[in-house]
Amino acid sequence: TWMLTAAMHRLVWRPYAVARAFRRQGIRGPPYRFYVGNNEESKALRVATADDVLDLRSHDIIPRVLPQYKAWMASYGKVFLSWAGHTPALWVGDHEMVKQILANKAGVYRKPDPGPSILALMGRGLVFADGEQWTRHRRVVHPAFTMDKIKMMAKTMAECADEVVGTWEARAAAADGGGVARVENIGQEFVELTADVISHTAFGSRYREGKEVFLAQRELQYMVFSSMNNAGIPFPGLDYLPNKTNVRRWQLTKKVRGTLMAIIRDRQAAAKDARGYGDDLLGLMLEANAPTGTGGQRAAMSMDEIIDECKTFFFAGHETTAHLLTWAVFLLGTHPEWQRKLREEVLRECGGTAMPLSGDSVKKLKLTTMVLYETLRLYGAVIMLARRAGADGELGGLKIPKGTMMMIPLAMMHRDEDVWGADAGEFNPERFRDGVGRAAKHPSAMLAFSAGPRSCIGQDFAMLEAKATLATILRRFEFEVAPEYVHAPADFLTLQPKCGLPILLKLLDH
Ligand code: HEM
Repeated sequence: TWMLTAAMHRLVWRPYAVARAFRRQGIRGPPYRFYVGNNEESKALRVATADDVLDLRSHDIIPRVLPQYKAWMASYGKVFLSWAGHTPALWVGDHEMVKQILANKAGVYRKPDPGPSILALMGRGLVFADGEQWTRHRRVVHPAFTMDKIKMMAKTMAECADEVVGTWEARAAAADGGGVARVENIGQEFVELTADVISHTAFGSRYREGKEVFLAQRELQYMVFSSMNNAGIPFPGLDYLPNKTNVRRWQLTKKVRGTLMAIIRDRQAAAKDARGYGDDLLGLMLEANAPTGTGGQRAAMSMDEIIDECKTFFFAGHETTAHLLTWAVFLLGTHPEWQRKLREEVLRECGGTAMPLSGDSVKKLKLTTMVLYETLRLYGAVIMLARRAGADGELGGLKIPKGTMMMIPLAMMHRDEDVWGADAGEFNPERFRDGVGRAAKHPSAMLAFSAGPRSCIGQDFAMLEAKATLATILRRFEFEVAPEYVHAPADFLTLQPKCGLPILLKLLDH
């Protein structure tokens, strides 16, 4: 009886009460439908489903979700009520209200509960931590991501990029007719590259083991996404059944934990022998975590919490950056005038291929930065943020009942003509010439890395990595998008080209 009452409360009464509270305040939205399986509307709105991962079918955000969202905005305004599975969700596309949600001064808005399978993948690292746990973790992880520390990692980033770009160069040099290499899906190569970068920058000399952890994480990620419930009805017990998938999931989780624990213990031992923690992400984090003084203080984060943060580096930090690079290459491949400008800038600020790239030279690439921001605006990897009201709140005069799910549609807000101007749908990096805060009518219009206290901790890292990689490519090649490319941006938790991005690279000195 108790379980039935709890389920009824969760599935029926609470959603009903939340929806009624908004209807009473005049908030409307598209009519409720019970979304199951192939329902077209559901597929256009859901963030990722098993079907998407298995056969890459749906979620063409530009052709499908955007017109749908625009039509709803025209009917209901920038704040409306829709349904995420069995839960009513308040869609908030108003920049000022979103700024308040993300600033979260009253501490009301929390991350939605990720569920056991996502937790197995990432743990409760920064992305999913909340309250006191988040404050404590952020304090320890932050020192690893300050600009002076990250700048020192530029050399490693450039070396990893050199290795990948070097293979393209060799292929182009050996090609019949001379100088052109075709890369079938450059996005995939960027995923491998960014995985290498994060393995090196997080674990230094232990990067090989770090990479093994990463491979196990990747397998876990596919398992988690392909087992996501398509109908949106929660069956909490399924994740604990000892079936084949769950057993493999447990094995992988154990391997990830075991390997990370061995690396961390080694570092702690090295620090005791006065060899230091190391200047990679893990070392910097452990140093910030170490108890100071002689008073017997305890470390801020436990072993399990450090492991969760390492998992989070992989998960949050590599595919996102890979997609940024992929979309930047797509946009530069289709806008040759910008490609030429960027190449001139790279050669001017960083010199030719004989000059190693440094953090300082890469930081000077202003036009490249503008292009990357414009790429993030149009094709940012994260297209939607979700928050849950942990207590009753107030937002722009609207009462928000406890338990409300809130969706913040970043991709749509990045194309809002009221805020970005009539050319919001076009590629125009010039809008970022005077900085991110002045690119649009609202100072926090650019939300690709989110905003406020929970904004992306790795944004400088990602931008530096993307700049170092683009500079490495631009110094060696002219490139264009191959004619077979099909434009279908698709959201599999992160926005990527559904059919890959084939690129033709032409060696510059041929
Ligand atoms: C282009 C690349 C990237 C994009 C577009 C991106 C985007 C974002 C966004 C939108 C959030 C907020 C998520 C939310 O509030 O639900 C976020 C958070 C986060 N990102 Fe990134 N990210 C990128 C790269 C990175 C990198 C390279 C790292 C680390 C190596 C990283 C680590 C994190 C972490 C730890 C958080 C959680 C921060 C917190 O809640 O305190 N990200 N990122």
